[in-house]
Amino acid sequence: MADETDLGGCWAAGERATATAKPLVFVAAVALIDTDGRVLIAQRPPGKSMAGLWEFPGGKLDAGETPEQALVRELEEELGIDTRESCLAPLAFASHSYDDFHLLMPLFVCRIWQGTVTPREGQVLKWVRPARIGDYPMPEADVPLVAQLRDLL
Ligand SMILES: Nc1nc2c([nH]c(=O)n2[C@H]2C[C@H](O)[C@@H](COP(=O)(O)OP(=O)(O)OP(=O)(O)O)O2)c(=O)[nH]1
Repeated sequence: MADETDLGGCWAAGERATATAKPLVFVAAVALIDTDGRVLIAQRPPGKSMAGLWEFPGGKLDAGETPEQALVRELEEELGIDTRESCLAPLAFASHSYDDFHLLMPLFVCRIWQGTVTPREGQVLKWVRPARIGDYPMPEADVPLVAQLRDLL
């Protein structure tokens, strides 16, 4: 058995997992990448939880939906673009406990869609270079995802 001091940062940072009463919330998110290699992020509007933070497009899964189906739907509703499940490549996922819920969120990458990205819900959108995403404050769950996205791009 390893000595506690040999186990590294992840051991020191945590406690043994125990079940909690927090609801598990399934959200699907996507990094849209344009032909210049820039990534689309959207600012959460005033009045919503985590208002002002920047996030990847996406949203909660409806009952019976797969993450891919939810994203095809959300991209049409939120951004007015059309894509296909086969154009969504899984990259990573977040499993993150917020105060009042636990978020399980796969992040996909999408480079192919039809139509022009349009903020259909009044949200502020930005195309950002991977090296600059860190300039935009994002929800806690997104921090490790951004690092993995930067490695990919
Ligand atoms: N779309 C998206 N949601 C994210 C990201 N990171 C993150 O923690 N979330 C959280 C914020 C929300 O609590 C939830 C997404 O919910 P939603 O987009 O369907 O609905 P909402 O904003 O009305 O959510 P809420 O106010 O009910 O919390 O996931 C992200 O990068 N993209």
